[in-house]
Amino acid sequence: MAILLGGRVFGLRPAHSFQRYLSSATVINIPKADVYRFGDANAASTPVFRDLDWTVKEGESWAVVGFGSHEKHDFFHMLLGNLRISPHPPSPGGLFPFLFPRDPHVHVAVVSFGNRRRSSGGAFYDYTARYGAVQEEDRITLRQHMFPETLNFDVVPPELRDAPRESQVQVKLSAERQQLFDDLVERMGLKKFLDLPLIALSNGQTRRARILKAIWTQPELLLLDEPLTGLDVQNRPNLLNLLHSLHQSRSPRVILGLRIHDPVPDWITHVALLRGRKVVTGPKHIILTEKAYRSNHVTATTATQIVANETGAVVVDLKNVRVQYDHRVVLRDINWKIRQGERWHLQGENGSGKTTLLSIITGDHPQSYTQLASRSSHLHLFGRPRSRIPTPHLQSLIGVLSPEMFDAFPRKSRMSVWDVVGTGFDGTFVPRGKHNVGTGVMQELTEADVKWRVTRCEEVIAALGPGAWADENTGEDAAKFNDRAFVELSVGEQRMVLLMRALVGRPQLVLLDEVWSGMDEGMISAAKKYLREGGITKDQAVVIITHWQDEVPWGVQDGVKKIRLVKGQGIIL
Ligand SMILES: Nc1ncnc2c1ncn2[C@@H]1O[C@H](COP(=O)(O)OP(=O)(O)OP(=O)(O)O)[C@@H](O)[C@H]1O
Repeated sequence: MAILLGGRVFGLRPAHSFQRYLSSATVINIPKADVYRFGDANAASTPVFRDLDWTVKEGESWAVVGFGSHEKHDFFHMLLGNLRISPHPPSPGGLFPFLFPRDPHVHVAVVSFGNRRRSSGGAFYDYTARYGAVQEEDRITLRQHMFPETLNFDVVPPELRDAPRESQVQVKLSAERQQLFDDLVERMGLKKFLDLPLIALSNGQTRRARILKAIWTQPELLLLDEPLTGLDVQNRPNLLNLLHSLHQSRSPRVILGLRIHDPVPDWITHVALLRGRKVVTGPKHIILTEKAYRSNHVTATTATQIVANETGAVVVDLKNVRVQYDHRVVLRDINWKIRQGERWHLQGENGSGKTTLLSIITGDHPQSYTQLASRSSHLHLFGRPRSRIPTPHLQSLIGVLSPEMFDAFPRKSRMSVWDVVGTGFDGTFVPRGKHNVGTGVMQELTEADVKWRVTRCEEVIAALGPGAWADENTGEDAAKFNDRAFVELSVGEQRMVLLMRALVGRPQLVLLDEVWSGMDEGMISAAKKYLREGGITKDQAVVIITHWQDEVPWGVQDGVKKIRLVKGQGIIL
């Protein structure tokens, strides 16, 4: 079927005589095989996937649904040729018969959001840079960075004109490619961000841009792992519709990676369900009735704690808070009080200003410091004007886990899990003090303080460590986990450790932004349980940022409050 995208026929339309061949053609072919990591001897080692038997026919629409992100990650890496399939799918054609004799390395692309391992190396990098005035070196725009070929040579900006000739973009796009680009940009809702500095883009905007980039390179097969992660409710159907139409026109074919609790789009016809080493494949209506799927798809919402507390002390008090960059107003007149014991769900479309608002509260945003204290507006944190609280003190009062924090946290080779968790007491990024549990920010620690901190570290690691989520075979005790090198953990494990870091000091305020992405189902349910059952006390306040209602550990019955950012304003729901 041909799909009209922005008035143009998009994709290949097989000729009638060719149709029957294509409809029976095979996209992926793995007849009964075990999958190993390279270097592992077949007989002696445990396979990553056992007895995998999977065929994808042209015209079918597949989702790969994983209980854990690492299984999906391995599965997609197997398709990229990074794991050994034994026996290897038969020649000619091999793993991707439809591509034969073309090179899969050129024609199969993957974009993964569930498992991004963006290591920042040993040093901490300043993720707050984007909140300030954009520096000269950060001025590079989304278009210049990702789509330089769409810069018409006649209008190359002055700063690029002095670049060496060979690095200048001289190719003029064909009218057809230009039209395709414009259509895709429009449908991905990225038009107004193309010429903004890359650094100014929100998480959701950047993720959409990465998907656009992958489609734009015109692979034959696109593996998209967790494309809905971090996307707001409005953008999800748009993206899914676009992917559906691209898939139908085979430009490119799309295989979606989903988490177990993600809704499976209507147009998906087949599912590969990954659980540990086992992969069950088949038509959606059969696989989704599998007991293993059903039992994990339902999330428990029984009330465990009444948290509404109208009389608690006010921890955060924003009155007519405003943030703008030149003429671009991101937040206007935000009025929001957060009290002790409250649980808030902060919502808003991609780019509505949620991360910006949090950075005002954490003091990372320079405009946090300059909010005027007047009768009509102020920013009070923990009962004092923000400008009167030294930033290091503020950071010790707030526990934070966010995508920015995850990306920026230093991956020093010698930092153990214990060291990372211990930095949470003082809100620092390097281990300090006796037993690596910090030195205290405003006053020196007593022996009793140090003892409490050591006990808290042990408690949190025991409650949120592998004993709580790993299966019996791979689980390890807390003592061993303490000593593991942070940098060598999986993405999900690193996130779990950074969650421990955010909670360890029992800070008065906990800010959790997209905390579950990259975590396995077991980790998510262990962490939610811990948060609901004592991990957070009545004296602490929590703000959760997520686009998914079921990612909030507390329900309405627990007294969760909601605030939504719309057009720069905070609407309390
Ligand atoms: N330095 C800057 N200059 C101009 N605009 C900026 C700058 N930094 C951020 N913005 C804009 O501020 C808006 C809010 O960004 P923010 O990251 O707070 O959104 P968000 O609600 O957290 O989005 P998401 O759900 O995608 O994470 C975005 O539209 C972004 O383009």
